[in-house]
Amino acid sequence: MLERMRHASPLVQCITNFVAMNYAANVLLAAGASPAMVHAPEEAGEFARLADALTVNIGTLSTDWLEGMLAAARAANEAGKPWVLDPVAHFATGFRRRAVQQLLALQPGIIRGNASEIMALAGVASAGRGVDAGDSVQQAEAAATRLAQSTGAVVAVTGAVDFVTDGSNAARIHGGSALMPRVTAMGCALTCLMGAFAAAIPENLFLATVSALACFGAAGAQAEPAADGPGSFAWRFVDALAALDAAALAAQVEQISV
Ligand SMILES: Nc1ncnc2c1ncn2[C@@H]1O[C@H](COP(=O)(O)OP(=O)(O)O)[C@@H](O)[C@H]1O
Ligand SMILES: Cc1ncsc1CCOP(=O)(O)O
Ligand SMILES: [Mg+2]
Repeated sequence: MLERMRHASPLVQCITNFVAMNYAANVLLAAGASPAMVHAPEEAGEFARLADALTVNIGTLSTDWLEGMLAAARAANEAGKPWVLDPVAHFATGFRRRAVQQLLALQPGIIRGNASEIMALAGVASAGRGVDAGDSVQQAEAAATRLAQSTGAVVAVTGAVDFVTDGSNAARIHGGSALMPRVTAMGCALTCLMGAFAAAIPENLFLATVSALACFGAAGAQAEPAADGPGSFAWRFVDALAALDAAALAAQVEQISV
């Protein structure tokens, strides 16, 4: 799947936050995709028609940006392009809660969040307060399965061991590094990479999601040993993604039953 994605070099429209824009674009370029950070309401819908996939992340939301997100998601649906939702800290304020409901109504193909975000989206009490998780992936697995069944989306919960399900298939993805949650925008960049795989494998969004998670698991594990801390890990991770050997990825994935 990695080779297929690299060969396709998909154009991915990433509506992500101010914090993540630069790092996420570098992650996509390193992995072999072509990112474009296009969010203005005047053009987001038009661009979504020509891009191969769309990712929407509400990390630094404003009224203008939300308008662009909704226009892009509608256009992606009309054009038959897959889109991915990253509901960053959606539980924190009324503005975010309303925004995420509007976006969910447009039926994203993939939803990716940390454990607290996914639990809250499924209506379960969570310990999340801001953008970082306060719950473990294990605590979120049942909520993720229910969310996948009620929305029809593939749902990915990230953390020490990731969990992904489409409601009937499920997998856990191992690897990564404890330094990853200490680098901002890692999760946001991963969401953008899911868009690249969704563009390359639109007929199987579960496999696309697993592939993106496996890339992060493998690259994280490879980047960690030589890193002096979160700073050097961040750039070593980008190098590891660029050097990733597709043959190494399957070892990260454990197929499980739901
Ligand atoms: N403790 C950990 N050990 C290994 N990998 C981790 C750990 N925490 C997060 N990751 C990895 O970091 C990436 C981002 O996940 P996460 O930190 O949950 O997202 P977010 O930034 O949205 O909170 C994922 O690839 C995940 O597997
Ligand atoms: C710090 C911060 N504040 C608003 S969005 C954002 C980035 C969050 O990135 P991630 O969820 O990938 O850690
Ligand atoms: Mg994070």
